[in-house]
Amino acid sequence: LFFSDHGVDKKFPTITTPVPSLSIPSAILPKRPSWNLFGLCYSWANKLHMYDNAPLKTIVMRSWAYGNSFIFTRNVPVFRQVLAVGSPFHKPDLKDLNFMGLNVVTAEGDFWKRHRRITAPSFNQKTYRNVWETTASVYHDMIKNEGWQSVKQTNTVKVNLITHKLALFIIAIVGFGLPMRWIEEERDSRGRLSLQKMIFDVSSFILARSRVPKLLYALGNPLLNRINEAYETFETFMREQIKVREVELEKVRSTPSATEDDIADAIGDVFGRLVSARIGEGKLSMSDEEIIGNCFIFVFAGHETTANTLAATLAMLSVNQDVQETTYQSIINAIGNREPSFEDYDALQDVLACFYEGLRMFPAAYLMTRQPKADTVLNFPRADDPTVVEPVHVKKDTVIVLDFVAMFYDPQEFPEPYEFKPSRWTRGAAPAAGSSLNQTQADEVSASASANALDGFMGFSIGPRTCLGHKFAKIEAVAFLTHLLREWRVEPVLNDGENITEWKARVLEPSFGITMALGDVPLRFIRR
Ligand code: HEM
Repeated sequence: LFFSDHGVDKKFPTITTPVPSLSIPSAILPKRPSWNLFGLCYSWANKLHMYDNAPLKTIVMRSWAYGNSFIFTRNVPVFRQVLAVGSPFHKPDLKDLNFMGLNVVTAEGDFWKRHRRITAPSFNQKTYRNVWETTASVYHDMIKNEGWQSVKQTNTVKVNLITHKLALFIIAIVGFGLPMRWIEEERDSRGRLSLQKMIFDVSSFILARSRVPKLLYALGNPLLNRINEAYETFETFMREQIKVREVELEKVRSTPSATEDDIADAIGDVFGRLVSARIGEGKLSMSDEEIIGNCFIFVFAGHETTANTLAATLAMLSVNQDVQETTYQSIINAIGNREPSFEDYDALQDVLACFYEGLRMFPAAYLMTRQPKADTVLNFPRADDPTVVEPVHVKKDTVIVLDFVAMFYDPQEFPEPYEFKPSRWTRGAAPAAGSSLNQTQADEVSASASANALDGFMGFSIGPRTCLGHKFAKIEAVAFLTHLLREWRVEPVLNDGENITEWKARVLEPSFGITMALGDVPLRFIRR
């Protein structure tokens, strides 16, 4: 049925699973390798051999129970065609992320253009400086509150908890100007939910909030009450803040002596810029719902992704002491012993390369789906000879899955894919023979191109729908890792009798939901 209905080319080998690999049953059923059930990310467990018999680095995944088939590909030139400007492929319906208001992640077509046009200017040089300075300040706050100021080495630290807190704080402070404190009571003296708790719960229960029918909230279930309280507090808070900001901004704008700088200062954060755009553009801009929808989506898009990548990077540095030492030396060479500053970002490309390599090995966005609006043709270079290109017809609405995990572990693109090698991303690194990542892309990693370049790196996607927060994430990561690594050496905390290989197998096994996530990553920090 699939082949007759969808006309997918028989050049692709087929893998059959009991239920569609991208489906709710697949997410909730226990993993059963003997039944070919591997959860939402089939590629993670099978990345070594999944594409072995796929001459076009592409396969069809079908289910024997029900549902449509998907085309899974790790073919880099195909990623480029699908994600290019003017491509006929569009995002599938992402209603699950729309419930707080339409936003730049879920919008399509003209709606997306309007959202991107209004939100993109929020990610500017002023914001990036703010990201750096806020990250530095949160780092110092963390050291103080975790009691690390005078210790030679820390106890076991679940580093994922720290990176989650950090990433959420940076979004909350830089995005919305919320005052966050490292340690804060869950409720204030009047019983109101703290900002920290509110924003943590909003970020943690996105799927539950979007899926659980409103009626069920009346049943008094403690977890649902908690989710409801967090979301209602968030929405009320945001609506109040829109009004407060509007009044503030109107006041500055109507002051005759106000300069552009005064207005920019009054705008302050990402949220202020959205409100300011509304004042400037009126109806052409966003409604309250859309401003809230976008703020919410920044929390979603920028929190788990950055936090997990930072945890993965630190985990990989801890088990690759030689790389950690080289990175430390490169920090000292770049800035000596002084406090790092935003101006140092360009000189810290080795630190950025560690973050890229962490993201390559543990891609937070582990796959992306796209569908063509009309029948189309994709050109697939062959794996054995990329100069030979095979055109394949793809019918309207066929789901194509851009398989980031398999692409990042493709030995043709990344030789020794299981090795943590940040040097792949540093200036002048030659691409592997037969790789589709050409020299220009490898060179683009150079820090001098860092302001807006994507460094030939696909973990933030490419093309017009490239991640809006990629530089936000990179600056946060470089600032945090630089502060941390120059003061501390990081090592894994092993169980009794455990070796590094066993630790990696135990700790670095991610779970897959909307993003790829690591569980507890036990590390120890030793003062340098
Ligand atoms: C390591 C961190 C991050 C990773 C790996 C990442 C990855 C991605 C990817 C792959 C996409 C494309 C999704 C698609 O088109 O289906 C995307 C889009 C997006 N990301 Fe990120 N992201 C990260 C951090 C951030 C941060 C910090 C923010 C905001 C503060 C952010 C905001 C966005 C937005 C708004 C979009 C939608 C852009 C559009 O469709 O026009 N991301 N991200």
